[in-house]
Amino acid sequence: MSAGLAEAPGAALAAAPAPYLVVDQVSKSFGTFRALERASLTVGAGEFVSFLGPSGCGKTTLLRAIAGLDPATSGRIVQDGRDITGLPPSARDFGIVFQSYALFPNLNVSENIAYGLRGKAWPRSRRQQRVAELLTLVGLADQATKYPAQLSGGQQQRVALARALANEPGLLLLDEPLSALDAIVRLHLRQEIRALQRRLGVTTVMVTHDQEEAMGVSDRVVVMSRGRIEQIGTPEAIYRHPATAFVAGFVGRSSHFDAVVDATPGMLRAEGLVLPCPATRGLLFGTQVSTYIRPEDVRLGPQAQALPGHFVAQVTHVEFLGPICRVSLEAGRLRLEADVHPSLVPAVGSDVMAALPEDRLLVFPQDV
Ligand SMILES: Nc1ncnc2c1ncn2[C@@H]1O[C@H](COP(=O)(O)OP(=O)(O)OP(=O)(O)O)[C@@H](O)[C@H]1O
Repeated sequence: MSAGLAEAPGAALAAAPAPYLVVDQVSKSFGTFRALERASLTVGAGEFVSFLGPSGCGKTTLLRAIAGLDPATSGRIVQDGRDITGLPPSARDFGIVFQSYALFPNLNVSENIAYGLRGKAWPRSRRQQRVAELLTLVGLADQATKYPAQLSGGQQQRVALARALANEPGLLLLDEPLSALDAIVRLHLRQEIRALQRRLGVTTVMVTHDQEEAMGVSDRVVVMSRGRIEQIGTPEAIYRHPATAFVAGFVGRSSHFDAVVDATPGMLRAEGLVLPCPATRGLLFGTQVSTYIRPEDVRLGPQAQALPGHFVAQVTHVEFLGPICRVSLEAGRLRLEADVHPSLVPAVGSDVMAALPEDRLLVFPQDV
């Protein structure tokens, strides 16, 4: 699917940055296995884009094709107007950070960062100055003479980041840079990386399987599944207007049920219920659809009663999640989750009125 086709409504940026990286119909095979199928996308200058998807969907393969570490089998990659498809990594203009820090254990922090300046015929004083700048940039000015084993995981990853940025690359590639870190360090460092990226204006591509991470820091997210790009869009567009059933189910929390387009236009039939759903207009009567609804969109109690198509559901379980409670419901064979304020939680076992607001139902015709 091309980037253009995959772009959700409302995803276009008001002032889209000039294209810096163009990935055009890139495929990658390992033997007979197709790891990447005609992936196309454009990353704007200074943009932060994340590749998000389940394990094995091809995120790292695409990142490595961009770096030239695992060259594409077919397709074209253009960076800053230069066709880099056939170039070895050393002739490309990127810095990369891996999940596993990949620091030299026998070099101290300064020496590890200075390694990123290899190939530059700089006098010693200029090199030292640049290393000092980079140390300050990543907040490690006071750790310069320590060795990797004497640093925390978060600090090691900052060293790796400084090393990747040493040569002022046009493109920063981040391959699961935070996944080896514990939750608090991860959150902190992701915000730091984003702030640093904004300050430097460096075009950045990050691979992650953590959707909160992708949604939290990215200008746009590329959702992938089984070697294909499913959707490219802003975090909000991906969440609110998923282009495919896969994206609706993978990104964010949702309840899913199968339904059929009713004979009455704009209505949906599911598990004995008839639900208003304008999104089905234009679909043939009898079309099988996969339907998704977010827990924060499900209405309960008086709010539900005010909506057309409300129905009775039984509360089967309640989970306390701090600011909200997640209520599990059953209406016949229909299973739903609804987020409610903790002060409004119905009792487990009780019957409540429920409704699915018609403009919040996400419907996707099923393949026949
Ligand atoms: N060198 C290789 N040889 C054979 N198969 C490979 C090779 N590298 C990756 N693959 C396969 O290609 C598919 C995509 O792998 P890739 O590492 O890109 O996935 P991913 O989305 O990054 O997953 P993860 O989040 O688990 O790292 C997987 O099925 C993987 O087994």
